[in-house]
Amino acid sequence: MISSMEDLILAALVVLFVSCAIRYALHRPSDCFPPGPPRVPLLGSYPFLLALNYHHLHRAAAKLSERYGSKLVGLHLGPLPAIIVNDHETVREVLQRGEFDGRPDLFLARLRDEHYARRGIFFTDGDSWREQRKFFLKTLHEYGFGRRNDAVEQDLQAGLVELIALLKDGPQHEHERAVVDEKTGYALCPQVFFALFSNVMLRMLTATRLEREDQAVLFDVGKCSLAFHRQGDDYGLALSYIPWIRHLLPGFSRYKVLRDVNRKANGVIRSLAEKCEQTYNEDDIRCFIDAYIREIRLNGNKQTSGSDVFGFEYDQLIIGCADFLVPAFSAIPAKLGLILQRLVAHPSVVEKMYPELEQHVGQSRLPLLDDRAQLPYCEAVVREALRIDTLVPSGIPHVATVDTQLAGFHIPKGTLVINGLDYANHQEDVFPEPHTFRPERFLNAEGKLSLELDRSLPFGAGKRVCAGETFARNALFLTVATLVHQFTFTMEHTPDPAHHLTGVIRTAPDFTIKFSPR
Ligand code: HEM
Repeated sequence: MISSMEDLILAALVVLFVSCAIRYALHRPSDCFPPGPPRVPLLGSYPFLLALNYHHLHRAAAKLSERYGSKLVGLHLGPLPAIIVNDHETVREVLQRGEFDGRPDLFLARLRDEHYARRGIFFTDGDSWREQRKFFLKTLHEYGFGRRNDAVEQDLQAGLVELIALLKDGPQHEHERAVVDEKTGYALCPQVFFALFSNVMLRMLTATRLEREDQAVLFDVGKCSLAFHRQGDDYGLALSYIPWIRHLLPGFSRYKVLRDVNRKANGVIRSLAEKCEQTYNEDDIRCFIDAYIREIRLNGNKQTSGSDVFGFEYDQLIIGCADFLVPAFSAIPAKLGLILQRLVAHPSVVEKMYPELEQHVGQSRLPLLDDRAQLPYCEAVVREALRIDTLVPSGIPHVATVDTQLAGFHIPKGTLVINGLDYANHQEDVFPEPHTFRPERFLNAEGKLSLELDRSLPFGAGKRVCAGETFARNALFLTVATLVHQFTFTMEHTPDPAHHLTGVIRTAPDFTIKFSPR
């Protein structure tokens, strides 16, 4: 009798446990939440994404869209509700609507800061984000960032002249020997471009440009920056959602390497800021950092409202500068690597670019940004490369700041919103034959570049659009045009986009390429 009672209680407990587990797994954050996979404790739906495509979570998300027959997939990343938007029009809508301008509080972002605080622009929101973004962009603009500016263009040109000399005449310094093989002339990509764009950014931030012999530090920080970009994943790693995993598994969770590379890069930025401070003169504001120091001295005690309350202060300056230096160190070089691989795989494209350059630029000088209007095919090549190998496949996560509706679904406040930029840039009804590299798709019947035809979203859009879009587009155009004007390219193996790596950004695995002078 007793034993059958015990069996009954046990059976009831098992039923209760199983029904709780099922309810937990199938929980939806709202009555009308987009369909998607179940969740498990702690990790949310991460294991299902990893099982579908361990290395490329945006491709796993595309499979989920197919499986659930829905352009919006609803799931959990760790404990947080999230939606992934896999539709061009809806991504555009999200990017334009202010209620999706929030950023989630990710540990991946916090570990960039010495005190694990949310600082800078990339990963903050609310008043602090608005205030810092406005100050950075307005002030950097005065030093030539984000617009046509002779000094910035001359810096870029000077860097390109140095790069051409390095590739034609060979390395002269130890740090150059690490990226260009003296005997074979093969260059390591994307590392060979580490100094090119960061040096331009450095002048705007610190009023200093480093000469070739002093550029070792740029190659060192470039390595850290690339490691940060490669170590993440589309959605910020499980480490972002269950940060305590770092205490159990510091290596596997990637905490250690991410913390180390950020500390190293921030240390260099801090020493640059200290140098500016030592020679600071309020009657001679030489650069962005001087202007920020002035702001700290004038308004440093005013704090912004929000969860992390800082206003203008030194640590904010460091992370803010990192927000602009890290992409210059490694996002543009990584993109350049992807473009060069496309050019090697499509020699017929280079055969069309060169005559255009020969006709409009000639042999006596290098291409300039002023030539851009006369070089529509070259411009279309860069645009098509930005579309086809979308650098940030899932954008940077947004967050809904209020309860709202999207595409007929109810999205509760606090839901992460992941924009499937790679998905949108390969949507067949917007870009026919989306996986074919075809720059002509952006040219009209007269062979002119048509911006209306370019509906791609490599930089996002709206209020959170990439703060470096104009700088990156100018830098990529000038560099690609100059390299095609000066060199032909060969690689030992035909590059294959299937080998790309997905981290915070897409990169090609390190590769070597030979630049042969024309
Ligand atoms: C080919 C190069 C680049 C691409 C494709 C790219 C793409 C992106 C994307 C997709 C975002 C997220 C937009 C969103 O949240 O919806 C972003 C944000 C951002 N980018 Fe870029 N980026 C590039 C280069 C740069 C450069 C060179 C800089 C600075 C020098 C830069 C600075 C930023 C900043 C500060 C943000 C955060 C904006 C905010 O949250 O308000 N990016 N970028």
